Amino acid sequence: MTTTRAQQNLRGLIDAAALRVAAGKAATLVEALPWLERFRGALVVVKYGGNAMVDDALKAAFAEDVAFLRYAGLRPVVVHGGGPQIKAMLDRVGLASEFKGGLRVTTPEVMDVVRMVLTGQVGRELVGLLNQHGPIAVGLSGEDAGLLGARRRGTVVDGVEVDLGLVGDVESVNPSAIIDILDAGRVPVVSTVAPDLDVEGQVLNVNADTAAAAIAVALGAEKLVVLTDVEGIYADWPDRGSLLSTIDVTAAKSLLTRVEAGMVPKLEACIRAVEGGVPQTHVVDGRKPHSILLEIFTDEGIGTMVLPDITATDTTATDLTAGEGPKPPSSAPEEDA
Ligand SMILES: Nc1ncnc2c1ncn2[C@@H]1O[C@H](COP(=O)(O)OP(=O)(O)O)[C@@H](O)[C@H]1O
Ligand SMILES: CC(=O)N[C@@H](CCC(=O)OP(=O)(O)O)C(=O)O
Repeated sequence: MTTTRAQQNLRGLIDAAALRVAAGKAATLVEALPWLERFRGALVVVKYGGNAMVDDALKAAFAEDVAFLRYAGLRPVVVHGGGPQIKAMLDRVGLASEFKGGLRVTTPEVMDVVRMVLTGQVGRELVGLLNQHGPIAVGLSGEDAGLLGARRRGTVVDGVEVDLGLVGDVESVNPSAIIDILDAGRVPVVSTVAPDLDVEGQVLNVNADTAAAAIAVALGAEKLVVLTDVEGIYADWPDRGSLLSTIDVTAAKSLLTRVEAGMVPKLEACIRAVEGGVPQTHVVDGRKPHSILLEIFTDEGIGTMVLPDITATDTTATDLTAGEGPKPPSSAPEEDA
């Protein structure tokens, strides 16, 4: 069968388009190369939770990202929340969901549900999704091998101290169980229920953002990535033009007084992690598929990066203005030591 000139032209156009697509794919892979070199072997704590966790396609993309990190030679640790899932179960069993100062008021009955949902449902589901990419994930909770120890805390609402029931703050982290799992080449998936250091046999409900920060510090992580349901941290919420690209700890502390409920524990977590020696912390949009890969392996990064304060000798420019920008030099590729 002979081909007409029109058919030949069409064939040529299709071939050229296929070449352009292939070149684009290659460019994406090459762009990742310095970041693969920079983060080879790096321990990265990823906090996954909340509303970024309710969509099945997003959950599958999250699992792909974490598996990618593992197969690319990083050492990812997943710390998960599950606020919406806890609420759904409380509704099913007819218990009320009450929050004060961004934290769940936790009666003994609510604590039973929190423990069951986080370790028995959400953690299991994430482990299952990750294990679709090979036998890589192992779930554990703050109760396992003394991973977490917590003490009860209240909160202050309108200047008044409020009791939250069985809610705790992480006081101690024994990361040996996580390190064992990492050393076996696997991915730990941590549920943030923690034994009460003051009452034997009692467990406490710990906010997953703050637990992730404590774990990142104890592990000496190179990065903490907190996924959420907005693009990042806004200087002037809800003004969409005020998205921060980077912010230092001092500015983050002053912003704490101006952000509202859900963002408070995330900002606090970033501050706690940076002050504890984690060099980079990020709040990124978990509604964007593959946001973790975009943050770690692309030159632009995404979301908001919270960094240590600049010292007199630093050359790092910290952009406290709104808007997307390139990653600062502190996160640029470096030679292996
Ligand atoms: N300054 C701010 N920047 C970004 N988000 C903010 C800010 N202040 C308050 N928020 C709110 O915090 C929410 C994120 O917290 P939350 O809903 O608890 O997250 P998640 O469900 O991901 O754990 C955002 O959806 C937004 O409504
Ligand atoms: C004390 C407290 O509020 N604990 C949280 C723990 C789960 C969590 O932090 O989940 P997200 O990350 O999805 O918000 C809760 O009970 O909802």
